[in-house]
Amino acid sequence: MQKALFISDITDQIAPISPDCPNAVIYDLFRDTPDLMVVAVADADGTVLGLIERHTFNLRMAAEFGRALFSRKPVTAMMDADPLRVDVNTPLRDFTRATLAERPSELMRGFIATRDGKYAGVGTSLSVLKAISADLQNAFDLQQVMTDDLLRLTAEAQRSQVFLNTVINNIPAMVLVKNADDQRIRLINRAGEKLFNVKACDIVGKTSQDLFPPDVTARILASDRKALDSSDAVIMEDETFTDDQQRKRVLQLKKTVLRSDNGEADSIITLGMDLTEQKEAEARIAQLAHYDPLTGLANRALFANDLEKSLSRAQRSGRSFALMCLDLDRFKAVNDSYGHMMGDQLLIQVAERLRACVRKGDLIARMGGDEFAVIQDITRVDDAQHLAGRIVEAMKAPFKVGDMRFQIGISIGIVLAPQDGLDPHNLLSRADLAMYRVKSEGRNGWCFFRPEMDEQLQRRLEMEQDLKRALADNQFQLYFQPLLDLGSHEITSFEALLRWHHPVRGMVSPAEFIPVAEESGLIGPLGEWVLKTACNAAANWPQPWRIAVNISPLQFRHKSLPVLVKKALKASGLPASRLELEITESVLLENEKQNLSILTQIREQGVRIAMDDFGTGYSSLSYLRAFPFDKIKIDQSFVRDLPHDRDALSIIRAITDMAQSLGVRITAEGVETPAQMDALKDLGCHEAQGYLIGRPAPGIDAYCPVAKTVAA
Ligand SMILES: Nc1nc2c(ncn2[C@@H]2O[C@@H]3COP(=O)(O)O[C@H]4[C@@H](O)[C@H](n5cnc6c(=O)[nH]c(N)nc65)O[C@@H]4COP(=O)(O)O[C@H]3[C@H]2O)c(=O)[nH]1
Repeated sequence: MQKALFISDITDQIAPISPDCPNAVIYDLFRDTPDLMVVAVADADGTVLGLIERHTFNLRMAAEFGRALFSRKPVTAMMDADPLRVDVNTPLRDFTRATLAERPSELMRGFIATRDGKYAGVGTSLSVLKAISADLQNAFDLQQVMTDDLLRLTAEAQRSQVFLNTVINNIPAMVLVKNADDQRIRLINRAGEKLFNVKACDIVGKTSQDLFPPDVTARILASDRKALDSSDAVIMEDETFTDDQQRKRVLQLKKTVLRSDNGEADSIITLGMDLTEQKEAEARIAQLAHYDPLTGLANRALFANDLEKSLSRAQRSGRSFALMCLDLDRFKAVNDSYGHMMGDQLLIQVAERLRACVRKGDLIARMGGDEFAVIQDITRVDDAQHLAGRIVEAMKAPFKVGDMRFQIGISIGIVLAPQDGLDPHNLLSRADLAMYRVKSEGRNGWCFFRPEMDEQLQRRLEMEQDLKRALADNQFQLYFQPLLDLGSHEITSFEALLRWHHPVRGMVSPAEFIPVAEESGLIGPLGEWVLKTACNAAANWPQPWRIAVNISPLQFRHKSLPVLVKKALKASGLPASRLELEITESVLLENEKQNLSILTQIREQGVRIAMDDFGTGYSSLSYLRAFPFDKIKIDQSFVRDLPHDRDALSIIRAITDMAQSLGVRITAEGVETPAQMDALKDLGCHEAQGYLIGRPAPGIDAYCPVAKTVAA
């Protein structure tokens, strides 16, 4: 700002001269001080008496006789006794204005400045003009500076505005500003335009009522009100807006009110983040965390969670629920033989059928592989029974995957809570126990958990421990059972049957301990021991009888079986042609390709391969075409009903007819009576094995006479 000028700013502080000072002195003073224009005359106390102006003084002194007349006279004779007086504190503007109005002629002359009526300096019109002109120049300069500043600030403001607009428009969130009073939209950025599929120019100046339906408007206004009533930002989620493709968007809105200094609301800024993709990703993560991606069923984690909830509900309300463990039968065979893609398709279809069986509110989970579980709310035990029955029934129809059709089954173990327990882990293992019971009893069915199953499990665990010691402690022994040729009535071979002399329990049946050995992995070393011992025994027999050794499907898991066979033959010196391996069809059910290759390698050594328990499986006949078996052993369950049962007769006849056409020898197991033996002979069986011919015994010597007797 320009500073205002006062008289004090333009006066010269020249000392006044006294009234009795002669004019000659003044003359000399003016001569020696060319810039001195005026000089005041004042008393010693500062009382102003008059003013001497250079111009007038010099004119008078220069006049004819002027110097002679005035030189010696005191200055009072030459002075202007009524000079213009002005207080030093008078603003210059007022002085000039007043002087111009009242005594314009004085302006061109000198004047005396006073302070409290006493002398304070002298001034001239020139000094006034100088000051005014300097003042004008200053004002002009100031105006120029201000104009420049203004231009600079305007440019800066414009740059800031452009920058701010760029920032606002590039914020990846919606920014919408509206007036606090009339709610009209003042600004919307590009993200907002995109979100609402509008153009800023079309909505600026409008209100929510102009743009949205009444229900949406009501919600917007309510949230605005909430923001206006709050001193903080208000955050909310909104799911009512849809984008240009009518897809629902989930928005997070943050409303902040801008207020003036006096606290009055000026505008409402709404910041909107589109959380749709984030929410979808969260939902996908939750889906992955809780659902099996292949079948869409609940996964193990969600199942565990649900089980906990069902248990606490059962505890609170006493309402029962059923927990079922489901395991597919023969799924592994499909997976191994036809690949995982086929297996996956099959699992998807199984899941669909399961879904169709349960009621709303029941939970089906895929626990992994081909294992599933169900949690079912029940009012009666029958409910669980019915559901299990429905599921078993639903799995019966063949599954069609591509051009293939698969027949599989399902085994279901059921526990009831809270009756069977309240510990989730315990309940699951009990349902598993019941499920294994179904498996062991021929699969494809359901079974409720019974407390004795726990005891059986306990016994099984104990047996596993005992088995581990048994091999090292030489508790195993091989028994041999003879096989008779029905044509020649000669003993042809012996089957090696494993016996376990348990130190406490006595003789334990292989039917009891072989499954335990299989489950615990002990079947590997045990089977190897059987193979070696059987070969060693047969190598020492007085006659070239063959020895038949049972091989568990589990022994096929290791590709080394052909090597073990070779080693056993080599170590014992038994010719390969005298060794026969008995396998069951489950060997070909699991990992068919690999197992067929193992069988082929063994057969190529000259070892004979027999299919045991023929007829008990599901697809025995098809396996006869898959591998050139040397022998088929008809399961004793068919022999038992001979000679009178028509079904047994026709089954055995069908087997022998087919075997004949394939050139395979047929052995019948479990022959106990002469009538059975005769019937088998008539049906075309080549060989017989059973108590009638000889019971399994620790050595062969004892059986030779028996065999001869029968033969005779
Ligand atoms: N009721 C009746 N039964 C008869 C008759 N003749 C023979 N048996 C019994 O029938 C079973 C025949 O053996 P398997 O079917 O291979 O069935 C065998 C076989 O699957 C398995 N096993 C036995 N030893 C071994 C072995 O060393 N390794 C493997 N992996 N399994 C074995 O244990 C099963 C049972 O063996 P065992 O208890 O010795 O039972 C033997 C035998 O004692 C008869 O006339 N009437």
